[in-house]
Amino acid sequence: MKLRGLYAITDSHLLDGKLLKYVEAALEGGVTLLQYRDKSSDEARRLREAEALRELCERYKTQLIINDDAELAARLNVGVHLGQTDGPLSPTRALLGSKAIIGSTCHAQLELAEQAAREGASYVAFGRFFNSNTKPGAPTCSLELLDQARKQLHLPICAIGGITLDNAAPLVAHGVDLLAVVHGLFGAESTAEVTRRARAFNELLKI
Ligand SMILES: Cc1ncc(COP(=O)(O)OP(=O)(O)O)c(N)n1
Ligand SMILES: Cc1nc(C(=O)O)sc1CCOP(=O)(O)O
Ligand SMILES: [Mg+2]
Repeated sequence: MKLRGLYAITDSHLLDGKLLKYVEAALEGGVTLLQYRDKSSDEARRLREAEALRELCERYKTQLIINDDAELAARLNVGVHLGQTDGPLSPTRALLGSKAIIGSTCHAQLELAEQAAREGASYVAFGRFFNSNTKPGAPTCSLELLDQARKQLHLPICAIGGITLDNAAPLVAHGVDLLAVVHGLFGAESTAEVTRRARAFNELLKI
């Protein structure tokens, strides 16, 4: 499967009380990957919400990715996204199997991306590119790094951090395959606006 398009990421605060409604609106507009990102330790809620999202994703033929939690991903038979402190990649690949989508945070470091590729990552994520409401303290990354990454890597490249419809085009021009977005997608006043934004992101990637 070609990993290219909008990568929608949920946020438990931003989507409080409207998670499924807003996610479905995004799916209507087209989402290649949907990441369930809930940094709380409420395991019961995480399981309940992840199961509901898996059902929605199945209906829209979208791949669900769980942030941080390989055990939950294994339980639901979906993909996982791992940061540099979220556990090693190779055992996670062994746990989830060869077909699972596994993403790796590489910040602005090509060496991390090359290591992730060797250890079986399905895509590598670089960021943050812009000011982020969701994660203001994340380390920054430049467009030049993307040029180097495009030359050296043979994996889909994901960009994250403060991406909006107004600033995403240069990322695509510098070789990004996946635009990972929280606020620039879900920080909308209505479900109709979420769907419109999702369509417009896909238009930028011309899928
Ligand atoms: C697609 C994507 N890229 C990067 C991240 C960040 O992962 P991480 O560094 O582990 O930080 P948290 O999201 O866990 O706070 C991501 N989640 N998704
Ligand atoms: C979860 C996350 N990781 C980042 C990184 O750079 O690794 S930036 C980020 C937040 C993305 O949300 P928004 O689209 O609202 O900025
Ligand atoms: Mg993480």
